[in-house]
Amino acid sequence: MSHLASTGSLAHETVDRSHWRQRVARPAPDVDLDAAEAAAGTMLAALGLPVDSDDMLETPRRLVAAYAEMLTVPDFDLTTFANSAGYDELVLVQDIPVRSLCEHHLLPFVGVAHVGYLPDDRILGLSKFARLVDFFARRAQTQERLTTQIADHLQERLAPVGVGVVIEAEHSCMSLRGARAEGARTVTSTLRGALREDPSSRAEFLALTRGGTR
Ligand SMILES: Nc1nc2c(ncn2[C@@H]2O[C@H](COP(=O)(O)OP(=O)(O)OP(=O)(O)O)[C@@H](O)[C@H]2O)c(=O)[nH]1
Ligand SMILES: [Zn+2]
Repeated sequence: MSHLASTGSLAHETVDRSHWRQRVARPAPDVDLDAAEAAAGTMLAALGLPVDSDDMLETPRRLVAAYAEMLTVPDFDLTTFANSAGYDELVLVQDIPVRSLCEHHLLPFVGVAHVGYLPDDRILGLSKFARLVDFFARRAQTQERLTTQIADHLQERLAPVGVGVVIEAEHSCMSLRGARAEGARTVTSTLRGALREDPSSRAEFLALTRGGTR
């Protein structure tokens, strides 16, 4: 049964659950999707939503599947290569998509990351920048912690001369509700090694990442 065919007027009991569970790639052992679905149904009912109606019968399941998907940390191993060319200038990947959930409201914050380093003996495969960002983003986060974790992981595993991470993001908890500051962007940066200590390296990195590519 397709996922779409399982919605609408079909009885709850007839839904094939294996499909959506497969989409939640290897949830952590302490994830209990059944308990989460029951709790989501209770919460939505308590908020006055008609969760027993045909149209919303599947909503607790979808809500839980959506959160489980956004909170499932992907497999990731930061493979590195020998710096055989002896490249010693900045490597910078800009505008890496960031999708995370703020730990205060569990609402999305969305934006871009700029991740760079000054190589020493090892270099990084380019796809690993985006994988590294996603690895730390798919958790309940603050933007500050996310920025620091990415920089510290690179510093530990790659042992480069310097590391810099800038994240620019819009927090929906601040734009769709609450302060309703739509369009406000939060910028965070973590610099390590020469990108923090050496004024010209620091200036080069910050000039290249200021305002991203927009
Ligand atoms: N420093 C930081 N704050 C965040 C982040 N994401 C959300 N917040 C803030 O977390 C704070 C939580 O504040 P509280 O006063 O406890 O919650 P609240 O009553 O919902 O606050 P308002 O959003 O002002 O309505 C808010 O100011 C959010 O803007 C983040 O990544 N970093
Ligand atoms: Zn929030």
